[in-house]
Amino acid sequence: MSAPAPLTAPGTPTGTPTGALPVAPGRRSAAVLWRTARAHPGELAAALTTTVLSSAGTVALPLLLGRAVDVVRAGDGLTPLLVQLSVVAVLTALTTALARRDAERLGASVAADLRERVVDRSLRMDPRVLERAGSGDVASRVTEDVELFTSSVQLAANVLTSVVTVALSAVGFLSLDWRLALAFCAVFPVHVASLRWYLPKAGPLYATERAVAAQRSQVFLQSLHGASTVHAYRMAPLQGERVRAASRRTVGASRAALRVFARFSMSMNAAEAVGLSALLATGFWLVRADAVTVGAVTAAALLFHRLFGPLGVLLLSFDEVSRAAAALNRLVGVVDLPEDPAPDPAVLARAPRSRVGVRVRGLTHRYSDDPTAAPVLRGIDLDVPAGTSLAVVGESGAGKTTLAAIVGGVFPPTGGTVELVGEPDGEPVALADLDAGSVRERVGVIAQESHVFTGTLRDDLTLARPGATDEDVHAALRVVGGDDWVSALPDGLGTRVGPGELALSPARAQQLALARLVLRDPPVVVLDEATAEAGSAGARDLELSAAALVRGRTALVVAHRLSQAAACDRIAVVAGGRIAELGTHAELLRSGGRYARLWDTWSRPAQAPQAAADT
Ligand SMILES: Nc1ncnc2c1ncn2[C@@H]1O[C@H](COP(=O)(O)OP(=O)(O)OP(=O)(O)O)[C@@H](O)[C@H]1O
Repeated sequence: MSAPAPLTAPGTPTGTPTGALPVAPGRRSAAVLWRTARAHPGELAAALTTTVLSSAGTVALPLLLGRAVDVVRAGDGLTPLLVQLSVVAVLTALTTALARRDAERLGASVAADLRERVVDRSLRMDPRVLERAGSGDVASRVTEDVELFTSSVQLAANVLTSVVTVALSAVGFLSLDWRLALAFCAVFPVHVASLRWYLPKAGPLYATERAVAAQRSQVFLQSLHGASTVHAYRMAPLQGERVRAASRRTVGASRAALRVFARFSMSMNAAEAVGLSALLATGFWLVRADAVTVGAVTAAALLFHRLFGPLGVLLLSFDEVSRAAAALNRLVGVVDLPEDPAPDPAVLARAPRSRVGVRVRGLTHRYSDDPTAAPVLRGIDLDVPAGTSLAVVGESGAGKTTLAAIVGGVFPPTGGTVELVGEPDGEPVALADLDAGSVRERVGVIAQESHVFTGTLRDDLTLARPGATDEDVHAALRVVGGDDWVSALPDGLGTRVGPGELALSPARAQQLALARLVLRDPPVVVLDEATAEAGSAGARDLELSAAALVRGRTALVVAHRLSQAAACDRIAVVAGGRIAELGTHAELLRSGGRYARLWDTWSRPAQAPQAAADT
């Protein structure tokens, strides 16, 4: 088998690909696990109590059997001992069943809590962190890692019982004879040696296994999302090879982990042979020296035998525990992502809610962390007074989408400020000083791709304003001209949409996005290419829908169709990351610059569609 390809750039920690989400250290994960368990005090107390009782029973039975041997050898009556044995056996069986149930119940609650926190934190993740990590990394944590951790609940129950049983067995050996206890301890050097060999290898191997699995998910997701591009450019063989290479790396990582585990399992048998031999030899010697009874040695041998199971569970489950720990570390890494600091209440109180203008000063942005890289935006200053609209036009790659995303508060710029200005005499408040929720209340954004969530049209639309009535929803749809086709559907707002349900054209999906913004009713809207997706027939309708949304609001509109730009109060032409021209449609035509040339090309009837695509 060929060695797995290296996963990381030189110098990056093992199993943490560059840009991947953080992985929490084991100690931090253990603390989070314990705190989560303590949040369920009733279940935690029940699991611990039944586990201790069942382990006590497991240890008591061999001790009673040993005593039975001595009673028989002495020729005394067995009846009281048999009664005791029966009672302990029944209670042990009962508490063992209860212990398993209680531990699983606690484990399920802990896993559910953790899953909710991971999903919640993932949904509130900074888009830049998500972009750097890749949606595959997030997806594999929220699905595979949560699954792996949840399926370890049964294992956790067994491990808990085994730990307590081993501890109580040590007490049992000591109650028989300290030398028998010492002989039993002969197993430990062998176990410790094999664990010291195994553990340092297992942790990184399983972390690597989880990380390559995440990379494989990433490649799969990219292939699925870009399926049409893959098809159009006949990239299927290349993409197929990428998927195969990712799968080969995953198989390689799993095999490496399995080989190490197989050698570790063999060492366990050796430890048991050593332990039992030491115990029996010591027992013979002690009986011959009249130091202990035959019954005591029998009890010790039975106790040791009963320990095979719990010790085996503990040692063999190091394998699964290592996997579950690797998954847990990745989950806690997501949970621990730093939260946005809460905004200053005084700033929040000042943030305007109506008649809001937008002021942009010295806006600079570069996508690369390298400060010497060329910026995409270079010192943009703009004012959009309350209730007016500004169209942004320019060639492809000029920086329009970047400007719109920053003004919409999707991500912060590397330099400069975007402020909301309450008119007529409110103080400006920077978007950077507000939390995401407060920004969204004031600034609504529509990006080029409008997502339709699985569910009914009603669910999809009321996401923007939970509690909105059907009448509110129909009214919002009427504003953007979408009520006719929705009302014509047999189930109206109850129609199910999304993958596998009623398929919506991109134009209709964008109309829904526009209606959602009408429902939310923010004073500022940023529309990035809201009409670009539709074909020329649908584009005109969407243009009208967008114009209806913009009316009365402060708007920044990235316009690919110049008719949409002409309908705005002012137009900014972006070129090379700067504002090249700014004015009304009439002013810019009169000045005969870039905009006038674009308009000239665009408005020639025969070339209109091509020109639209080129702006
Ligand atoms: N996430 C990103 N990471 C790195 N570079 C980016 C990213 N997004 C955009 N760019 C680059 O920034 C520049 C400006 O892109 P932007 O999308 O803002 O331009 P645009 O004017 O909206 O173009 P278009 O009309 O084609 O959408 C381009 O060179 C683009 O390649």
